[in-house]
Amino acid sequence: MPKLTYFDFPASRGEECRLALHIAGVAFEDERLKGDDWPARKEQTPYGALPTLEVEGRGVLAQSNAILVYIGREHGLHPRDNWLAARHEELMQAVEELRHTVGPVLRIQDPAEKLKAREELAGGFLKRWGRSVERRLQELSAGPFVAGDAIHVADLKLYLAARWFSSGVVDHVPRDVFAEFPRLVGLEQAVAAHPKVVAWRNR
Ligand SMILES: N[C@@H](CCC(=O)N[C@@H](CS)C(=O)NCC(=O)O)C(=O)O
Repeated sequence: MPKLTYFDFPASRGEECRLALHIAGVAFEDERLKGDDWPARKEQTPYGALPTLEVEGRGVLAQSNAILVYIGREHGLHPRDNWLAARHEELMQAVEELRHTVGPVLRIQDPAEKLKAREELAGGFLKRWGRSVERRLQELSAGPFVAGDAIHVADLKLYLAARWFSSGVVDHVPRDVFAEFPRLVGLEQAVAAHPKVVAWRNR
């Protein structure tokens, strides 16, 4: 049985991989590390970070996008056509850029600096990011998913990115920061309503 190792967060890079395995119908060991366990395990991972996916007889795979593409290719959740696959991977990489930009802003502690940085993030980077993703989604299909009617691993990554803000956990960034981007909003809603995603949430 494959083993997906991540922290016990209900979001982000590990959650999208767990969701992909669940949607694919793969029975997997869902290893969730506690903060205290991490320092000892960190050096054993390929890049000192999680998630990792251990596959019997193959080894350990790191990097969330590589894990998602592998699961997607194995289980029909990633396009077979090389061009379309690359277009999906482009969107997945855009989510990684978003995470790398937002992460440092969320770590700012000083209240005044934090407020300023988050307001700038909401009005600047996030609007540009949303506009770009919206345009690329419109080019690819009429929705609701990236590829139209069928869910793919890229959808899971975009869903968690949009949900990061719409869930309200990032204060000083409006929950509706992406409201002007109907394809992105529609994608988030469609993934949230997907029966297997609902089942995963309610498990
Ligand atoms: N590029 C990597 C980034 C992995 C990453 O930064 N993971 C974070 C959790 S989301 C982590 O392991 N943080 C703990 C640490 O760096 O010590 C990926 O996409 O998987």
